[in-house]
Amino acid sequence: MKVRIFALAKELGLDSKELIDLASEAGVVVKNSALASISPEERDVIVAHVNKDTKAPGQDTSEPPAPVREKAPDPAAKIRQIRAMSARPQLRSQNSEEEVAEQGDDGNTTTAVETREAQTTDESFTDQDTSSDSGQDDSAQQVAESAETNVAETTTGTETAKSAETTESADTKTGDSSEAQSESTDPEIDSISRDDYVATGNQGTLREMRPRGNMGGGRKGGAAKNKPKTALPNIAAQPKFEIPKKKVEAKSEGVAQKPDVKLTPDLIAGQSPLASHLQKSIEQRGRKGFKPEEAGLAEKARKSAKEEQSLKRDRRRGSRRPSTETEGDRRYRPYHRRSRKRSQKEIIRKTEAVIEPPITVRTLSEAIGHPSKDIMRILWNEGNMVTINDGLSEEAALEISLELGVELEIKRQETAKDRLTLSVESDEDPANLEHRPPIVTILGHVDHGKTSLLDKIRSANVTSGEAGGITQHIASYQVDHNGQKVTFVDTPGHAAFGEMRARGANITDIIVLVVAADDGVMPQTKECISHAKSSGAPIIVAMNKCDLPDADEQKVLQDLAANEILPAEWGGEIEVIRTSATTGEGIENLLETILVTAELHEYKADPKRDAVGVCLEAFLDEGRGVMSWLIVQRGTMRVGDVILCGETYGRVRAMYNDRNEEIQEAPPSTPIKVAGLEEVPSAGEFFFVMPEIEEARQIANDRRHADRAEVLSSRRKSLSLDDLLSAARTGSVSDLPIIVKADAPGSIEAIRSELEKLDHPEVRVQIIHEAVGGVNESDVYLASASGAIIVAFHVIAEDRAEVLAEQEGVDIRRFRIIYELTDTIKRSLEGLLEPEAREVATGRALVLRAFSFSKVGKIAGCRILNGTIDRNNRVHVIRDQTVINNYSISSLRREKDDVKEVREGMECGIRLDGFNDVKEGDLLESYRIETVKRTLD
Ligand SMILES: Nc1nc2c(ncn2[C@@H]2O[C@H](COP(=O)(O)OP(=O)(O)OP(=O)(O)O)[C@@H](O)[C@H]2O)c(=O)[nH]1
Repeated sequence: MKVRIFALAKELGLDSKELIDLASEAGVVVKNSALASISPEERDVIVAHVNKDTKAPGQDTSEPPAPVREKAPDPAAKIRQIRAMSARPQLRSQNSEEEVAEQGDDGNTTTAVETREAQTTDESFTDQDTSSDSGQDDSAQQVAESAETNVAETTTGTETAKSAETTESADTKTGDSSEAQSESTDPEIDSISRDDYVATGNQGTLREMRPRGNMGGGRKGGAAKNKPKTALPNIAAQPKFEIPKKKVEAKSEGVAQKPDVKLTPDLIAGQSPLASHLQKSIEQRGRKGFKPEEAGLAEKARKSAKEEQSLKRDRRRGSRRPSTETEGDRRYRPYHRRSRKRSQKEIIRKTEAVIEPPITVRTLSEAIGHPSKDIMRILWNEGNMVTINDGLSEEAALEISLELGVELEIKRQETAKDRLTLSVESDEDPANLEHRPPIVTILGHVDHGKTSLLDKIRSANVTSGEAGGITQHIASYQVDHNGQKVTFVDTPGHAAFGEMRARGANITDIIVLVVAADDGVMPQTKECISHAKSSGAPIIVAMNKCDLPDADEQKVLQDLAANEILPAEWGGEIEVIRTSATTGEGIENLLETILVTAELHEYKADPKRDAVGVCLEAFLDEGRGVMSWLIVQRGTMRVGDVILCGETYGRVRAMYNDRNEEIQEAPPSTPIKVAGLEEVPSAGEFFFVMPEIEEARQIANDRRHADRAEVLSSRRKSLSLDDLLSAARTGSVSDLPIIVKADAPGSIEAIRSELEKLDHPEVRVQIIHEAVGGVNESDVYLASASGAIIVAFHVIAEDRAEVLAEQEGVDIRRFRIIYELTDTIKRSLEGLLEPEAREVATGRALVLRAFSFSKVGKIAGCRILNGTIDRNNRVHVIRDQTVINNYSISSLRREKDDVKEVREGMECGIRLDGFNDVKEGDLLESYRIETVKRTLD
């Protein structure tokens, strides 16, 4: 059986790249990929080479090779490390024999060694701290680190034994080192030189300290590697918005103005006119229940009331100085000016304000303390007519505030996504993490064979049941391959389902990009590559339809490379597996590659926490109510759990797996169908299990209200003057109002995006209502009132709705394939376009003579130069190559007979209706008007 490089590297405790290098040294040609596979013979050659490499020079090569699973210790390296350890004071040499003895039986003396060495190291530090300079401190630290590394490596009994041996030999070799250590306490020895720490082994060089093989247990690297990957939803970062800074213009100080507000004596005294009321109120409240924090206020109010009374008394007495004035105050002359200044301060407007969305003219006015008419005036000057309740965008609110000199801060409420992220990140106990099946999303261009491949993998037949042979829904299945589960997500390849593809890419661990070998990289393949890259998930390419005679593998590889997907066989990192969904070729290899990739990335989740996941699709089922297709990403979902999903919530009433079998619980990575949500959730919404149904209801309602307010504020878009003017100039634009009813939110999403593409300046689609579910009476009433047609995608109309539609003359169109729907709507829109009138030239006649008759006016005697002139044609009169005007023919005669038409070369008499000035030499060009139907293209 073939062996993967990744697996062999793991077995030998090496890095895959390192192993590939060693393989090429051993003369085995291997692809530059951890997923590359080799034959058992090649494996033996590589293993022999690796073992040879790890043996110390001089060691007997005839010895049987060490068992492959064990890390082959490098004796030279051991000696070096022990040598380094021995650089510590003599305590090391005293203990070494005891250590060897201790290491004997239990085979795991690491702790003992570690403890002793740690002690030794500490002592070494202490000694050197007291007796050596700072250079020696560094050396001691090196020794300590080296000792730690060495101890970390001696983990098994075998290794410990070896370590003991090595320690012995190290002791013999470092006999002088021990002496040196014992001498290190001797004041005659100045310092320990760096050379003392350099291994004296055969190689005589320092080992490069880089991670080798599986260093998962290491201190720093290991921790980082073992850190669980948070499979957070890939949410685009919010665009940064900086509050524009208002340019502060240097204003020249104007001439001081006399305030036109009459200042009351209270204000002049710097007191609130309500001070006495305030005092009374506080006293009253104090009687009811005194609050200590109000004591200060009451005291203040009492004081100001006293001051007020004394001021009044002073004024009555005619005193210019109040009795409360102290000696110090008296020296402070401009008493009145000071009070006025203080009172002016009190009427200064806000310079900073905070507001929460949604923002309307009214809420902004209240927040920034400016009348709403000021805000409306600013908007009016920019050509926007708004009312006080109209919504404002955040940018507009910031600009207006800036213009009014207020720095506005928009305080957003914690969004659902924030809450979700928090929930996803919390409760994840690393101790509970367990391996979970990988979630694999199949992406690719339409008809490249995604569903067929999945059918083959599942041994099912979904393709034949698909309307029009195309996938129109995202779907998820779980398969078992050699006892290992894999969850697949199938996505549609049609251009209309871009959002579904993006959704599939965002929830995935691994992406399988299907490219048909006869077609190569197509537009949706490119789009899928972008989704795959932005999701950051590993990509495996399935080059499908390899059984076809016109399959061109090299072209596919070139196309992929041109789109930055460099195949492993071309030195890149992406595995390209040749498959055929028809013959089954490569399916086994594809599954194996998926499993190895999953093993490499170690996908884990905590099954003990509350479930979190994503809604792939949702439907309204006649019998079971709302059915939601969910995929559990973390935790375990159970029947009876309360879930919140976007703007809806509910208790899980029943749960089914991908084979429609009822199940009670769903561990991580399980695709499930859930009954119990109150309303159809939007596709792509995240769900999470909540402790209380009340809480879930509250959050769902909050979200619904927030969304509604947002929609209202965006819909209440102010009408600009330009809009009004252009509407007046061009006349009204013809709208085609439609109501969309569909089976799933994803279908509505796709229909909307397709209809938005039918863009024309004169006609447009106006979706007046859209919802999941069958057509009901209320839809028909709405359609009747608004003149809309109803589009029913994958749904039918209720009986009563059908009867009503007939009575009301409402058109209900049913569709099963999205491109049929868009074609029909496109034709309807084209029907709204005014047909185009075109002139088609029919013939030309030269005026040879002009005859005047008193009763009938002028008649042109002509010869037909080319074509035919018909009695019903109109005629352009051309004189000196200038078109004078066009007229209808009032009579066409040959000789004395009225004729219907005159052909080329004939002579005739033509009288024009309304033109009596025809002259010899004029050209008469006849034409007919044809109306041409216009198209949207
Ligand atoms: N010869 C050959 N035909 C294939 C192979 N795979 C798929 N087909 C055919 O290609 C057509 C499209 O296959 P689907 O599986 O529906 O393609 P898809 O990519 O799932 O299409 P959408 O989901 O609509 O994007 C079907 O007629 C299949 O029978 C293959 O490996 N070889």
